[in-house]
Amino acid sequence: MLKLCGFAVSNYYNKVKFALLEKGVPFEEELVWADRSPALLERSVLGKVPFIETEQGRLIESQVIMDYIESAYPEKPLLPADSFAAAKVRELITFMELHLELVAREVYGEAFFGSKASDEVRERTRKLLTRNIAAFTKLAKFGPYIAGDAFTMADCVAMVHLPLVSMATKAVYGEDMLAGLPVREYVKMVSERPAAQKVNADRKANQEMMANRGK
Ligand SMILES: N[C@@H](CCC(=O)N[C@@H](CS)C(=O)NCC(=O)O)C(=O)O
Repeated sequence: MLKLCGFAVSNYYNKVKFALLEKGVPFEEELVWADRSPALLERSVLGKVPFIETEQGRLIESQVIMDYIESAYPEKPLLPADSFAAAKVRELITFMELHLELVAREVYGEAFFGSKASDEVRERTRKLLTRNIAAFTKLAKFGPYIAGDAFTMADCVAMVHLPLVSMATKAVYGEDMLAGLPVREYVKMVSERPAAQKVNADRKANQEMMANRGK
């Protein structure tokens, strides 16, 4: 059986878990902290999570894993059958990851882990996010799903990344930089799905476990 490895506070882990649950793919989970230990580096070359273990071997990089799952388990597709429509969904995913999540990640240390970003990093991140969020506003549909009227793989991604961008910018800049978009309503709607409820419940439990680690 496919094994998903990582920890449930990770947004990248949760995006894959959300897709597996939505598709009804049987899987097991192994709790692996991203500790860069030699044991982890043996399984995930950069010491990052998630990674999956299949009968054919391991895979790293959440979007590669998503694509593998989609092609290995075509039932309950999370991408439209039409090639162009599927590419538009992937376009949104790439945009959210490269131009929103990865940019905002620069200030996660300050937002969530008590460290301090330099003025330079804060300013550069703010500038980039301002530009990128304006562009995202033109791409995202919220109709009601992020890519249009159907739930897709892009919702598995938006659901885990957008709240973090909101929370991080609120914490660091005193304003939720996504506030001009209907992110709250959207997240509330998607959170009602049983798969999302499981992802969120497990995330909360893992958050507590993380807080108690090393105590
Ligand atoms: N591009 C990677 C990003 C994964 C990632 O950054 N995971 C974080 C947890 S959310 C991690 O493992 N961080 C530990 C580290 O970077 O050392 C993917 O899509 O899988």
